[in-house]
Amino acid sequence: MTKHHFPAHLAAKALEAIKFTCYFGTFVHTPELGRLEALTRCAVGVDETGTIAFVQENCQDYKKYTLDFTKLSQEQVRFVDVSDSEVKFFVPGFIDTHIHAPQFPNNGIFGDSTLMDWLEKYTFPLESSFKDVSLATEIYNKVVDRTLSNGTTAAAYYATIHAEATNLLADVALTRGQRALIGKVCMNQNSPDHYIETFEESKQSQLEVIRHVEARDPTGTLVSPVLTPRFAPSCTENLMEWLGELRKSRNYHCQTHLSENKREIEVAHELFPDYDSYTDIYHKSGLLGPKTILAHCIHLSDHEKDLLAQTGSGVSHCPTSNSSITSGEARIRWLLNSNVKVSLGTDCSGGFTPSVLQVAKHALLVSNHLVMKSENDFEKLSTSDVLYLATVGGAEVLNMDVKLGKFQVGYKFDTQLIQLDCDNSPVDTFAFQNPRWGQVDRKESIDKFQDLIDKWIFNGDDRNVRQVFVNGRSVLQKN
Ligand SMILES: Nc1nc2[nH]cnc2c(=O)[nH]1
Ligand SMILES: [Zn+2]
Repeated sequence: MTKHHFPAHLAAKALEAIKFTCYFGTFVHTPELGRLEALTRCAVGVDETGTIAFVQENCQDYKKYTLDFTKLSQEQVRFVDVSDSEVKFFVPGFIDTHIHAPQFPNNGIFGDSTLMDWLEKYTFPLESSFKDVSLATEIYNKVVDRTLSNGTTAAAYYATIHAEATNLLADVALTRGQRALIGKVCMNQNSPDHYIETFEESKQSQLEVIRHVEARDPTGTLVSPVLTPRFAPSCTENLMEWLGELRKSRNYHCQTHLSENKREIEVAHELFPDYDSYTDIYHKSGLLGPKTILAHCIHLSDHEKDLLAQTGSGVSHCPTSNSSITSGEARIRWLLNSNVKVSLGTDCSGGFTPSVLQVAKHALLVSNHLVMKSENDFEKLSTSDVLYLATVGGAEVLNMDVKLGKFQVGYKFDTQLIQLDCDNSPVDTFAFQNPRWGQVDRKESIDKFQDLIDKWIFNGDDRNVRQVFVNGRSVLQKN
């Protein structure tokens, strides 16, 4: 039988026989804050569960190494060699810890508004339209498409108050193979008549979404629910306390907004005068913990920052959004220095881009603005710092840092393959800038490679993302 007459059912059988994949090439990650590591001529073995079984740097014969390691036959192993180019490398998938899926059509539309009027004018009317499930189907498919295409392998999504559309977002993420936290927004006060729920409705739809998501993915391999009180101004005390109890009862993830805008903070104080601070409202309601994600955290006091560290709560830094709707500059180094976990969020559509790479660049630039204002350069973030926030930081904030964010044995293969010289690349590469691994002094190669990574962070975009893997599975490939 000639090769191209190989029947489809036999081809499928051959694929079924694959039990292990070995990727060979350059792998780049940030095992610690500020430290970029390039693993070259590296073989990374991935088993059937999508877990990394070995990371072998400077591997002379990756095929032999894999076969010896696995004791499998040639037919049971797939080999993927990307070592043909010096400007092609694997990076851990990006983790977007704050994105509003229904707001996607409004990316770039915010006029001169700031948070509170932006919510009323642009956001609530759009979110309210998600009672229409066909609209939700169109937009949620687009969101998952776009985020995957930008290398986002895991996202903490806000949906809307509607259970049916929220369930659909879980289905779309699962079908497309993206790792996702799915948040039904809970809001029962200070919201427009067309977009509000009662305490009872909020509870019922929250429980319905949990049932749906857990039935679809009982082991929580890819999707799981995240409790999502929108923010204190739009939730009553009893709703937040009920969510707090629910969170503790099953150790659920939780997400909300905190200290984004000065007027928002005043409103929170006016509505909840008996609490010590905005952060204290969430703390006393039982919403803080190691699986809680707090977006923004710009105007915190020292005491509030310490409360985040003590409870193990994580921050989603959203510099694109904070610059767009004029919220302020979060002091990231100040948070990190107090052992608060920090990650990055696109916050579409407060932010205008679904690309975590763009947000990483904005995080760096905003940190430079803090330096210019304070004449104190400790706030400055490097490219390695922001790459850490986009990967390992995200894993920490999702409380998944024992399985996501790095190339390490026991970690999940959630990865993007980056190519700087692909067709139509926004990054111009020049041979003289290539690292020339093995041909020149290693220190010189590493310095040149760091420069390439910097070029990628500042000039790259989704065109450079050639393939995306989640849990070891290829979920997107561009030709
Ligand atoms: N950026 C942002 N902040 C909020 N605070 C309450 N709701 C929102 C929202 O949708 N986006
Ligand atoms: Zn937000």
